[in-house]
Order: sequence, then structure tokens, then C-alpha cells
Amino acid sequence: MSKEILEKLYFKAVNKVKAKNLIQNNISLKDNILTLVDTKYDLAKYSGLYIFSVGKASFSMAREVEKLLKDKITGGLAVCLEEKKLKYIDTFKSSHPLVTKRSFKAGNLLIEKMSSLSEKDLVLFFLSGGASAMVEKPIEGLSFKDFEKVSTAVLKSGVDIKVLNSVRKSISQIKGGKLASYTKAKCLTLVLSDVIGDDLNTIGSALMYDKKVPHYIIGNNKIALKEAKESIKNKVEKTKIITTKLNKNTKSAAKYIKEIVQKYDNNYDSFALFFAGETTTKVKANGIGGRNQELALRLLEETQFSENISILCAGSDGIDGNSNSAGAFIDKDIYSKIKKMNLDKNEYLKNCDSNTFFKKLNYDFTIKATGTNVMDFIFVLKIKRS
Ligand SMILES: O=C(O)C(=O)CO
Repeated sequence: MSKEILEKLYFKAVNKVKAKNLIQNNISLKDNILTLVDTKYDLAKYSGLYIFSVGKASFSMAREVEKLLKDKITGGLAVCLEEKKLKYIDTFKSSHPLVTKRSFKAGNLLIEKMSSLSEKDLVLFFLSGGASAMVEKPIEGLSFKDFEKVSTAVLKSGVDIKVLNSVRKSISQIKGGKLASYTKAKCLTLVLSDVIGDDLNTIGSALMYDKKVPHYIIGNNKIALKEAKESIKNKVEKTKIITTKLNKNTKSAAKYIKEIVQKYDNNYDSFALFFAGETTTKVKANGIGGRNQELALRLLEETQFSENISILCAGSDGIDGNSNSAGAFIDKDIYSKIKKMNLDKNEYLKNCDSNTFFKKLNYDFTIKATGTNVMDFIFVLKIKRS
């Protein structure tokens, strides 16, 4: 029952920031006038309209924008993770989370297409999280092998995305706004934020963020959480978005969440608490899991939650680390199951194997990739058990 409610809350949040809603809520076309958020562009003034899209939400963004703008679109490219085609926009399947040669190919394709445009063309560039790994053109002289070594080492080091992307920008010919300099076209960037505080210098390694390109944030975790909160406000005594900027390592995050839950537990009979952000962890072993399931595992350490509390920790993209799950649940029954199955939490933590742990218990949250990405969610629910 609580698992079902948590799952519903998750999909409420995620659906609000899926491409279909984002495009419908932020872009419209009437009599050749394209309205983006609050700015109007007269398409008659441009010789071509090009759509580019990069990131985990790339394909769905491009697909939805095609549905809206149809043959107004002259061309473009969606670098995506799907092997799918579109009518007006070319697609190219790249890789994530590791940079591969496909990411290099995607980088070159972007440069080739964008540099062929003139100042009379208009570009809508859709940027979502994951873009940094999906497109790349490393600085001259850096071999693929060396590039791979550097990027894999920083990826596993446990640094946050800001630091990670600063390193990525320093070894790239397209990141840190450099991609924008390859084109003469008028460019506008529409951003689905997967970074704390919607920092445009960090999202997708700021491919297009130089001074001349307006950026519009069209989706972020705040929008997602508000929708989830609204959907449950009549069913519990208290709802609260605690933070949209959680950026601690999994250990400190677990401690922080526990303290807050304890406080609410002492004061309310029922509640829904919403946390969002991105925790960090050092990957020191070869198990299966990601930061969301590791956080859930750490939440099980030391004191138990009281019996009416249940929790979901999950990535909004539907994928947690190297596992095929989005995250994991916790409820009162998990403690006795752990005991019964004689599972040693510390062993699984040490082996970075949180997914195996939750799968054994049948407490993993496994869904398909959602096609969007606004970082991670932690939903805490207190309701009477039915
Ligand atoms: O840089 C990326 O690709 C991220 O996921 C953050 O936006």
C-alpha cells in the first residue's frame, strides 16, 4: 500500500517534467510566431529552423517538438540513447555514463551540422542531463585512451557534478560554451535542469552557455516536487518540500534525512516529505548499485524508522548507477526480512552492491528509463498502515 503511494508520487513528479508537458507548457506556435516561455520569435524572419537536442531526454524532447512544429522544422540532430528515428530531425545513438567513441562521433556531427548554418537560421537547442558524456570533442593531442582514463577516474572519484564538469570543460573543444562558437545561427537553449540550483555553467557542461545564447530553464526538480506534493496534500496532515538541493555524500545525507524524519515523526500523525538533489559516493568496488540504493541502504543503518514510515529513494531518470533499477524502498517490514535472510548490510555497502541487496529482499524499484532527468528524489511517507 505505502509502496504504491510512493510509486504514484514518483510518477506524478516525473511526468510533470517529461518532454510532452515541458514542450506543451513552454512552446507554442501561432501564425508563424514561435513563443518560447515568454519571448516571441517571428519564423518569417529566418530562412531555416533547426532543432538540436542532447542529453538523456534528448529523443523525447525532439519527438515532442516535432509533433508541435512539424514541417516548420528544416532539420537538426538529436543525440540520444535510443535507436529511433524522427521525421525532420536526424538522430544519433550515443553512450552514457561513460564517454565512448560514439560520443566523439556525436560531437563531430554536432559541429558539422551547426557550422553549416548561416546567420539567417534559427536554432532551438534542447539540453538535458547526461549530455556531457554523450557528446565530446577532446582538446587536440589527447588520445581516446588518455581521455578515457581521465574521465573515468573523475567519474568514480566521488566529486560532485560541478567539479566533474569543470574537469570535462578543461579537456574539451565543445564544452563550456565552445559549441556555440561553431555556428553563425541565432541560437536559443531550452534546458531541463539536472543540476543543483539550476546552474547553467554546469548543466550538460554548458555546451551552449556563452554570452550570446539565451537559456531558458523549462524543467527542474522544483516543478516536479510541487506536482507530487499537490497530489497528496489532501491525504496527509503535513506536506513539505524539505530541499531541492541535497548534495551530501550518501552517509551524511542519510544522517540528515533521518534527523528530519524523526522531527516530523514526533510532531505529525501523517506526512509526506520531499527531498531532491544529488548525493555522491565513491565507487570502490565492482558491485551493482547506485547512489540512490546506497542511500536507502545507509538509511537502514542504526536506528529503525517507526512503523508507519516508508521511503523511496530513486533517480528521476529511472536508472541508478550501473543497475537496472531506479532505486529502492524502505518500510517497516524490511527489517525483519533482512534478519530472516541474514543479510549483512555492511558487506553490501563495502562491495557497492546495494542493488543486489534490495533485489534479494524484493525492495528494489525497477522501472523503464523515464526519458527525463531532474536528479534524484527521496520521498518519505507516514500514513497509517492498512
Ligand atoms: O553534465 C551532464 O551531463 C550532467 O548530467 C549534468 O547536467
